[in-house]
Amino acid sequence: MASLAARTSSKALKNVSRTVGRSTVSPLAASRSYSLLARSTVAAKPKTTFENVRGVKTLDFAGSKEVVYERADWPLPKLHEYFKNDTLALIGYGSQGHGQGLNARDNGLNVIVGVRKDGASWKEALEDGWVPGKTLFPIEEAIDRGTIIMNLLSDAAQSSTWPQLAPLITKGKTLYFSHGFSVVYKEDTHVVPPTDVDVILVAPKGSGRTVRTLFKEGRGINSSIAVFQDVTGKAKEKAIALGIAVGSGYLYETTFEKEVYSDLYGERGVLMGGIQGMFLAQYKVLRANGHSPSEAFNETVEEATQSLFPLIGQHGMDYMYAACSTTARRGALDWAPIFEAANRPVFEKLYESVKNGTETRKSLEFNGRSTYREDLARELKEIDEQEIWRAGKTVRSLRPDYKQ
Ligand SMILES: NC(=O)C1=CN([C@@H]2O[C@H](COP(=O)(O)OP(=O)(O)OC[C@H]3O[C@@H](n4cnc5c(N)ncnc54)[C@H](OP(=O)(O)O)[C@@H]3O)[C@@H](O)[C@H]2O)C=CC1
Ligand SMILES: CC(=O)[C@](C)(O)C(=O)O
Ligand SMILES: [Mg+2]
Ligand SMILES: [Mg+2]
Repeated sequence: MASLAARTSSKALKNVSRTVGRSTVSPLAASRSYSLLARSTVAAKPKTTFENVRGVKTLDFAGSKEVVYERADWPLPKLHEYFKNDTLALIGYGSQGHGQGLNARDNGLNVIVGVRKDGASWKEALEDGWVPGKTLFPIEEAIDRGTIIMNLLSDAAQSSTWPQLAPLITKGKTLYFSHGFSVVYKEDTHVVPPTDVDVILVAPKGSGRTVRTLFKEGRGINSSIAVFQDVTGKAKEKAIALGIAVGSGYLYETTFEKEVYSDLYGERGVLMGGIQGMFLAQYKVLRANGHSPSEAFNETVEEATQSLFPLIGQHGMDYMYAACSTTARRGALDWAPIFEAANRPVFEKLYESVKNGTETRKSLEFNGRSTYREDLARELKEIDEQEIWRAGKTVRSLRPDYKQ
């Protein structure tokens, strides 16, 4: 942001102060609009403007107005006051339990962890400084002690443990999820929350590992929030406060259904399944045409992750294009619609498979097996052993800053 700001023309600066001056926005939001507007003079982007609607921040996302909530709205003293009578009971200590739990603990909230005694998660929780009998308990005891029950078991375990856990979620407690999965696909999961508790969702849009690392860097992952059931009239406010408490950057509103549809779709698509398929297809064609593994890997993965994709993340797709040669730009402009057309039917099929519950049932069946950890590990090992990723290890080891 600083370097962009430094490049800002005085015309852009005038625009910024005018736009920001129209509404009261946090310094963080202001600096964000500042960088966007700075760019707009270069790329003729639509302006991002901020408005306050009854104290709520509404932003223009490419022509659609959406309400957002930011960390700046919840300074730590306000968060402490809000949760002064609460115990956040994190049930499950996988990737999200780790990230959300440690962030909420660092934010000074009263957090306890509940996991199976002496399982893999129990050991991880011990390593992260949770203390048996004080902040680390078997699942049932943690639910008993908690006021906000954060169900971060695996989606399959949320379903299989529900008959035992449901009676413990008594009136006055709040039930929290990080996925719409269990509640939305209730025909398959059989998770039907008691009718006398608030049921809310905070879904970080990224790995629990980065929920933690971004927070430690003073940054934050974006999360969605939703309310499934509001018995106190405070459910939404609680979801917002919890979203900030677990380390989010900004929060956007969704529903349980929209969250789970988009999440299952995204991870099977571009975020994970799609990118592995695309990388592999490109790599294999290069290899079939006599290119070395080093060349095929560099031209497919290394250049993407180390050079071009971070530019998309920092400043958008047009910026990445503009940072490449005119030769590359011409060809990429021509081929993008061809890839879009080829991929669109696959994405349509994927969305349908998510919506009709096929993906959910597969996941429940597979991850509900007692051997789920070994079974997944075996398939991940098959990926690790693909030539592309073996070549990648050597390429990474040659980075000047490589550390083992
Ligand atoms: N991973 C991520 O980054 C994201 C996850 N989410 C959502 O957050 C929730 C948690 O996901 P994630 O953190 O990945 O966790 P995992 O899916 O990796 O689940 C791990 C936890 O589930 C426990 N568990 C598994 N089976 C059982 C069982 N039969 N009985 C009791 N405990 C069991 C494990 O305990 P043990 O070690 O004892 O087996 C462990 O604590 C899910 O709803 C997920 O969809 C949302 C956004 C991103
Ligand atoms: C990290 C995340 O948001 C995912 C990919 O949806 C998940 O781990 O379920
Ligand atoms: Mg996700
Ligand atoms: Mg997911």
